[in-house]
Order: sequence, then structure tokens, then C-alpha cells
Amino acid sequence: MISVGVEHKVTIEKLIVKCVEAAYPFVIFRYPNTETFYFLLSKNRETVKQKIDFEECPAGFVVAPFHSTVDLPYLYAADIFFEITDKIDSETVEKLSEFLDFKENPPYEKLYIKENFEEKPEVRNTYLEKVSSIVEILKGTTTNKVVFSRSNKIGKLGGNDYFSALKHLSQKHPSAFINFINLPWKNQIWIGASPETLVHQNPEGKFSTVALAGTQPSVDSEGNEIPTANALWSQKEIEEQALVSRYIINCLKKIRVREYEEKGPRSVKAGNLIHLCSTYTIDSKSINFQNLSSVMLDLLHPTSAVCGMPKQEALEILDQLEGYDRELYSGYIGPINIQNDSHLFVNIRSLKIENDEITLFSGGGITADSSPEKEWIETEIKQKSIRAIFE
Ligand SMILES: C=C(O[C@H]1C=CC=C(C(=O)O)[C@@H]1O)C(=O)O
Repeated sequence: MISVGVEHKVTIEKLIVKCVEAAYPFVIFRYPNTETFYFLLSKNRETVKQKIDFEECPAGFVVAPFHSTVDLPYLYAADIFFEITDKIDSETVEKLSEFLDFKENPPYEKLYIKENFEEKPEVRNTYLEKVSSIVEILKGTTTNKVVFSRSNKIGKLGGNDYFSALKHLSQKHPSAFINFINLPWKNQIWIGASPETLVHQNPEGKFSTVALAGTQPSVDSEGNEIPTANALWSQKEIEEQALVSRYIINCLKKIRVREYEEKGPRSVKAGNLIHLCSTYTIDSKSINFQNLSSVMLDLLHPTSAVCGMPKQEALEILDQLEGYDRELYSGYIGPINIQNDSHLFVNIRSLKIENDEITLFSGGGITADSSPEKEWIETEIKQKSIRAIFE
């Protein structure tokens, strides 16, 4: 065992840089409306991919791509797991020192965009054309909604102080699930502030999920905060969110679960945005449905908040028109069987860093009443909400 002297002091910033360099699968996350960050690392550097079963999975972290039925979710086992405080305790440092070399101190620099890439005007035009064609399809068929998305490579990353950036993101998005995911097999880092629970199973066996949709800025044109209670919603947005609710209720119908509690829809703040949100809660113990979360995860993903309705038709339209691989964007991520709790979130409001290039992702629900121009603006404000990490 390597002894760790004062000269080898291990800070969280140093740990992150060392783990990225040494290609370990690890994550840092912070639950919604809390301040504590957690660090979780798997000592096994081989990929572990498996279908997610809440009853069988060891304590860990799930990282599922959008197409998780074809490309199975990664499971990061929680070999090292701790709450991040000012000082990493000596026992943890000792455990980490068994496989990481802390001798050198890398210099740290704040994250920034060192080279901006210009978005070509064709990108916007192509997007508008594609959304117009989706609107035409929706007018003429039984498909109700398609969540069309785009990726945007914005520039080259400078700096390496990821933890300060996460703390900054956390302040901007207090109610989001803040996450940093090192995906060593793809040489990618993903960072995000997700406002959307996919499946939560709490220690008492309560299952919950949300129907989130409809988007508007949370500040008015003069820069004043709009209280959520004053948010006004158009018919298009109300219907768009109702479709997500209907989708969830249909999933529950398939498994004959009627004992659910529905709350909402109400307006909720997500960083610089406001959404409409309904919550669905079920006591899996009282209805004697032990594996409810696993069954619902299978049925729910991808929900009508990131894919569309009906699901199959929406997927086909996306396959034809989206023209890029969503990878982890709009997949699901989160801790599983950690402190008796499992909480998976939809991976939206996220960015990817690969070969030092930063890519932002955003999408929006298109219905027959959509205006392509407004949808474009919506994808821009959603990207702005995650881009805030560099401000
Ligand atoms: C697909 C995204 O957001 C979803 C969640 C909330 C509101 C949405 C909307 O208004 O379209 C989307 O369904 C995204 O942020 O990339």
C-alpha cells in the first residue's frame, strides 16, 4: 500500500483528474434540492452492461443510452462511494491509493470554451424544414407527438476544474439532478442538470415518476423572474404534457395498476425554464407488486417526453429525420440501490465532452400545432440552460 503524505494531499479536483486519466468508470452526482455531492467509482475498468432489475442490481450507478433496448445500460458498481466534503477521509484515500497514483499535482484551471465553433446557417434551415415536415406528418396521421432533437458542437474545452463547474451548475439548477459521468470506453464525459425523474423507488417501497413537458423561460423580457404560479400555458403545451401523462397511465393500465396517486399538472421551475409537471406515486408494498420499478422502467423508457406518441411511430420518424446518434442524451442515468434508494433520471439538459469538443443536446415536443420557429428557439433556450456551466 502506498502511504499518502501531506505532499500527496487528495482533493476532489485532483481525484477527478486522476480518475479521468486512469480511465476509471466513475460519477459525481447531487440529488435535487440538496447540497451534498457524492462520488461513486467502479474499480473494474471493463464494461459491465446489463438489463436493469432493481431487485438484482448491486449498489451502483446506471448509465443508459437512448436506445437502451439495443445497446444495454452500463452499470457502475459502487466499489468506492462517499459523500464529498472539504476533506476526503484518510481511509478512503488509502483505498484509492491502491490503484491511483496521487504523487503529481496537476495544475487546475476553471472550465471554459477556448475555441468557439460557429453554427452554420444551414443547420437552422434544415431543422426548420424537418420540423415542418413532422408537423405535416402529424396533421395527416394518427401519430400525436414526436420529440425531435438536435446536437450542437459548440467549441473546444479549456480547463479541468470540473468540480467547481458542477457546483456552479448546482446553484443555477437547485431542483435538478446534477451529474458528471466519466464514460472511459468512449473517452467521453457527460455533464447535466436533469429536471426529470424517470423512476424513483424510495426505501419504503414507494414508486414515483413524472410527466414533464411544455417549456417557457422563467424570466420575462425585462429579466424579472416569473413566479411559477403566474406561468400561462397555451393549448398546444397543455396537450403536449397531457400526452406524457396519458402515456404513463397507459403503462400502468398494461400492468393493471389502478392504485396510483396523481398530482398536478403544476408549473415547476427548472433553471432558466418552467415546465408543466404531474407526479404519479404508487405504494408497491401495499399493492404487493415487488418488482414494480423494474417493470415500469421497461414500459416507460423512452417516454413521450423524449420520444413521442405512439412510441413506435415516433421512433420511426426520428430514425428517418433526426440524422444523428443521441448516444446518452435522453437515455436514463442515476443511482441504484444506494442507501436503499434508487433514482433514475432522464438524461436531458446535458452536454458531452469528447476529444475536448463540447456538444450540447436539446429537443422539444412537436405536435400538429407546432411552429417550427418557436421550436427552434425552445431548443436554443434549453441548450443555454446547460451552457451556463461555462459562464
Ligand atoms: C427533450 C427535452 O425536454 C423534454 C422535457 C421537458 C419539456 C419538453 C418540451 O417542452 O418539449 C421535452 O419534452 C430536452 O430538454 O431536450
